[in-house]
Amino acid sequence: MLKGRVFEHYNEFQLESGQYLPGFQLFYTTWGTLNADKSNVVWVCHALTGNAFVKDWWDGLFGEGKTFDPSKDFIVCANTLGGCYGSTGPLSLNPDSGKPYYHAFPTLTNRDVVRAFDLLREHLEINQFKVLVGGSLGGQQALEWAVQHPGVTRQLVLVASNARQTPWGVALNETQRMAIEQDVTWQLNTDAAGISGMKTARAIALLSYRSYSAYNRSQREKSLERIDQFRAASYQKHQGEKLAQRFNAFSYWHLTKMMDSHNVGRGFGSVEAALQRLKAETLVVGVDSDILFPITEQRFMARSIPDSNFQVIRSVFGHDGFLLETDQLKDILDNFLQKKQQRKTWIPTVF
Ligand SMILES: CC(=O)SCCNC(=O)CCNC(=O)[C@H](O)C(C)(C)COP(=O)(O)OP(=O)(O)OC[C@H]1O[C@@H](n2cnc3c(N)ncnc32)[C@H](O)[C@@H]1OP(=O)(O)O
Ligand SMILES: N[C@@H](CCO)C(=O)O
Repeated sequence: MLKGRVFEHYNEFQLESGQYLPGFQLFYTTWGTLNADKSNVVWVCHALTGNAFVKDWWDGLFGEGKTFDPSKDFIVCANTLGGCYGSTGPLSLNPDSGKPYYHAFPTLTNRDVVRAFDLLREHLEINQFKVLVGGSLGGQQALEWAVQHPGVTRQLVLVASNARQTPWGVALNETQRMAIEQDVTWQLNTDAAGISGMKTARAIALLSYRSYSAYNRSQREKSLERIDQFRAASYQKHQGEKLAQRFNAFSYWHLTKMMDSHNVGRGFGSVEAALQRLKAETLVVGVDSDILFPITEQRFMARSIPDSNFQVIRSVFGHDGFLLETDQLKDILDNFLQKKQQRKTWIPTVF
């Protein structure tokens, strides 16, 4: 049975930025039963707007008879710090002031988040995961965790992710935050501050999550006569509205900042040196049409990680292919986890 729980950390939690959280909570789910020698743990890190309910967004991979099977595996997923699905985030009460943090929420990095996750791991008395898996921001966190604690997992799966945020990624995120800043409500201390700006931010982000071909496929006009009210326009608006129903601009702001500061090489002299620390057998997966995290990024990781394997999902969906192409991803994962595939399968880059 899937269970949701809250882990409370009552002590001051120092952050890379020099700021601190007076304490924090992590909302997490467990699914399945931890076996006697605790060797069946699958820990999942979610993407930017994801949550701890893996079946909400990776249904094709999790469940009875699927790649990660709760009848055999003990599946754990925690909502990221800074998020808005039960873990401490900008709308949480600041114990120092008794009010929500809002604009006073501190800057978080992926390194801070995985330190928090690691405290939860210790609390659960788990020494080592069978598999640590994450996509996009979740892949960044999984990688950061494995760099900081090379023994934390036996196998590591990084999907549509990277080792260091690129200038392109920062520029896309900054443009989205500019949209939030343009919202006149953004400076308010209310839950809904900046929400119109966040709708625009999501619409901008969608352009980097999908592709020219994906829009052609799903939003092409059927009428030759139309001169306004285009399908692609209402799609952009719908996507913004949809996110506004389930997210807030403060978390969006902080999680995009977290992504921007991602750099596993910090403190190790180089990104390559950090990746060389990895001990886990690693699978790196990219999506061939991803313009946000192009497959050159995953190829670089696979080349630098000692025991690594590289596979590509063929898709028109772009970055979001990692969530939408679960049949392909399932095959890739099953082959890797069952050790059937050839080692080091290099696909020539098209970028
Ligand atoms: C409570 C929760 O929802 S938790 C979900 C947690 N979320 C995550 O983990 C984030 C990861 N998930 C995602 O990013 C997304 O859900 C994805 C990528 C998996 C799928 O994206 P979707 O937006 O569902 O797919 P798609 O791009 O096909 O869009 C379909 C939606 O657009 C609507 N749509 C399509 N074309 C148009 C159009 N021309 N005009 C208006 N709306 C349109 C569809 O009606 C549908 O709306 P609905 O989702 O409200 O039913
Ligand atoms: N669709 C993903 C994009 C970021 O990977 C999300 O909303 O989290």
